Amino acid sequence: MTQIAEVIVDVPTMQTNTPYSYEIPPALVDQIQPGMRVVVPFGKGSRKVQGFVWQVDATAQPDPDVTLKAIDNVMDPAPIVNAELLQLADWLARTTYAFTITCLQTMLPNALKAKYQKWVSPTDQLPDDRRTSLFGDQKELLWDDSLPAETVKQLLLLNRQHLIKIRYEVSSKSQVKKVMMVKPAMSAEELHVAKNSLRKSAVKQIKLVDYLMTHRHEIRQTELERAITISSSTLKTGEANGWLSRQAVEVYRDPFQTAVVKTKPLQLNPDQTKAVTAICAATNQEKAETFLLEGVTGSGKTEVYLQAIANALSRGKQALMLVPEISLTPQIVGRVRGRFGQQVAVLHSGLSSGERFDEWRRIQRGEARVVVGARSAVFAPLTDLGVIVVDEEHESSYKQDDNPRYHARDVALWRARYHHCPVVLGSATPSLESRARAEKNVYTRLLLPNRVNNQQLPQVTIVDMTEELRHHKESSFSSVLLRALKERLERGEQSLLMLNRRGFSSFVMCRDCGFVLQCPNCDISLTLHMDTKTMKCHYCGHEEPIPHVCPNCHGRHIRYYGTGTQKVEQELTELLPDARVIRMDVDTTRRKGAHERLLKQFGDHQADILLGTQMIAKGLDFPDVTLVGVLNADTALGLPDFRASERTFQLLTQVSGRAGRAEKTGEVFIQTYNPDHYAIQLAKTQNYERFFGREMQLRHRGNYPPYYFAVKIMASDVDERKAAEAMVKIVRQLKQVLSPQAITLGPTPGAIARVNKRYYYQLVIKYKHEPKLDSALFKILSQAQKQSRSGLQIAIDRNPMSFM
Ligand SMILES: Nc1ncnc2c1ncn2[C@@H]1O[C@H](COP(=O)(O)OP(=O)(O)OP(=O)(O)O)[C@@H](O)[C@H]1O
Ligand SMILES: [Zn+2]
Ligand SMILES: [Zn+2]
Repeated sequence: MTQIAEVIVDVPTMQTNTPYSYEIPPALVDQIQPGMRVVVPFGKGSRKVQGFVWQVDATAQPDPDVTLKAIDNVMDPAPIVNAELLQLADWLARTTYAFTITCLQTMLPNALKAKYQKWVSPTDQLPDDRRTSLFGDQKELLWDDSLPAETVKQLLLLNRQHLIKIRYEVSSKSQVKKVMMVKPAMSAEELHVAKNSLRKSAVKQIKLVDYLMTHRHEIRQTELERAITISSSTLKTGEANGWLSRQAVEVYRDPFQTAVVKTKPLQLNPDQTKAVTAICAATNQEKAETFLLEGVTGSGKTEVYLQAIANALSRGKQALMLVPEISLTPQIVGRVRGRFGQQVAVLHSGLSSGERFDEWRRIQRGEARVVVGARSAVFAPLTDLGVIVVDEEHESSYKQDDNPRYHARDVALWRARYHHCPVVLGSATPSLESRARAEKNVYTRLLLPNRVNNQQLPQVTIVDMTEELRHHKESSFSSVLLRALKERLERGEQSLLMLNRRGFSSFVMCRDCGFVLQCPNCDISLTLHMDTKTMKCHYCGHEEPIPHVCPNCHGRHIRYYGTGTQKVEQELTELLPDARVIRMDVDTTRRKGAHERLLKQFGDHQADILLGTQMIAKGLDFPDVTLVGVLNADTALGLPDFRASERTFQLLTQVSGRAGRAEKTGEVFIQTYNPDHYAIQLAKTQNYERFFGREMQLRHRGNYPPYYFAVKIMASDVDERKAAEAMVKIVRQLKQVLSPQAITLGPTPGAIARVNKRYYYQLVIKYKHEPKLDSALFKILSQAQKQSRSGLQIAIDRNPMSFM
């Protein structure tokens, strides 16, 4: 009887997307479990690759005609992917058109990703002079990126002539942080004897023995060295003499830089109580129910999450809370840690790879029972989930825009079904998809219609900037907004100013009349392409020159739209020289911890105005902010995408919600060139339900999601013609399997036609029910794989966030 392991190998191609069988060698029998990483020989020349054990068959009857290769080595003492996550990887691969190996690697912290080293050694046939010139007196040479091109060329040639050998070594980058601990190894009496035998001049050694006689507990080596100013060589002498023992002890890196204030559960208002009760009931009955928690800004959604989590913990279960790009919301993390303390682990991109790895291990070992994190935290290895929260569920950052192109919300729903626990999708402005599902009772809708303590929503004023420009010289600030800012300065209250940078410079607009160039065939605006100096439609391919005169008012103030935060800051210091301004954008927040620092400064009243990009729109809860100004509401509206209005409405509602959250009432000014646009008008009243109704009508008329499903196919190549041809071929192939009800848009050039010297072409298919589509797409992927050597790449995005 032989034991056989099915292994997913780290060779991302369609052909290797199913497990390969390997024999488990006698030494490893009964040791290998699914979810462990192994090193296996693969392909010609049996190079060594890493793989994940998918399944183990302990009583296999192998085919005597087939000789199986054997597993080389095991990389993990225990599985690093549990049974649930193996299943999840399989599901992800099938639904996102990704390789299973890519899905498995996506779930793990970077530190656990495989690293390969290539080692080269001479054969006996290699002439001596070549051996010396290449290898010197070394037996092996590491073949990595640092080798000069000339050497690589030589090595390739020698390899073809079989004059050198190549060995692959698989190693893992995982780095457990260890510190050296020191403790006395002799009794005080023994040390006393030892001291007497030392020479008087051995001052350092005497110091050390004295210390060890009086301090009998374990201490960090570095601390001890500092305390009595001795060096590590003295400690080594001490160890050699048997005075002390040293031991490397594993420690966790601490990703939290700031201390938190402990908080207690708040007394819930009736709406919150209703929501918490419903969620807790689902947790307690182990029911995979999905709740849509629709609550206006400042309605206390976070408190609902916290109490639902507390209930899960009290039942001995665990909780997962997703927040969009966590570095944007240090305040929320602080609130979760304030409630649950040490039990909380945080996973987000702002952590170093070592910190992430440590947080991940704390979760895997069951030491952290609450996980807060951004998108990829949805894969946290929690084993007994009682509730999953997706805060700001409409956020597009939950969708990964690289393989595997998964949506964290979908993964959360999958895991909830696996664990039989509820999911809470929370937002003041739910995605149309989620709200539509609540309409059909697929999700349970929970409402928080009022702000906490019935505080009023802020008063929103729409400022027509075309009107403003007629009376004043060009400025980023309307006179009403400037007046409001001055008032806040006089009263010692704070203001937020948001500059919308989405779609920066990607379209042109007339500064006189607000006209944005539209496609004659589609209900969508044209995109500026600087490489070809033309305006293009991404849906039908229409193209025309960049206008120099406005086609609408014949004015000459056509602009590439967009102003930078830096420029606005400068303007602000000229207009309001006394105002203290904090600027928050990609430039000022690049350094680690900069976000937290700037927000803390603002919270401590070290500034009057916080000026920033979209990153200030979400999650902030500052009681003294009574004014919010949006400098340019239109940039997102100009984008040629079916979600443009939805995004604009969401952003304006979110940012407006930052004003007047405590006792003082808030005021909001939205500057726009499209004052009559429904997304802006409805953001004024913060009427999500009316927006939902209106937008659903438009989506229905245009056959857009959520009425239709969509899939986007992208082809890219350094040769533009090849990318285009591949796309045409794909369209032909798909037309054979698609029903007449499916709608295809394209092929058209990608939104950015050339990225990294590659040309992009794309195709969008809108459909309702196409049973043959999936298998056709997998076939296309697998064909493309065979051509990938030529440079052609195909990517498939199911339910894309945009059609651009
Ligand atoms: N039941 C309550 N009693 C008193 N204060 C509360 C209660 N619930 C929440 N709060 C407070 O009200 C404020 C707003 O709540 P919270 O930030 O949770 O709202 P939110 O709905 O998550 O807001 P947003 O969507 O705007 O980020 C917070 O300062 C919170 O501490
Ligand atoms: Zn068009
Ligand atoms: Zn005009």
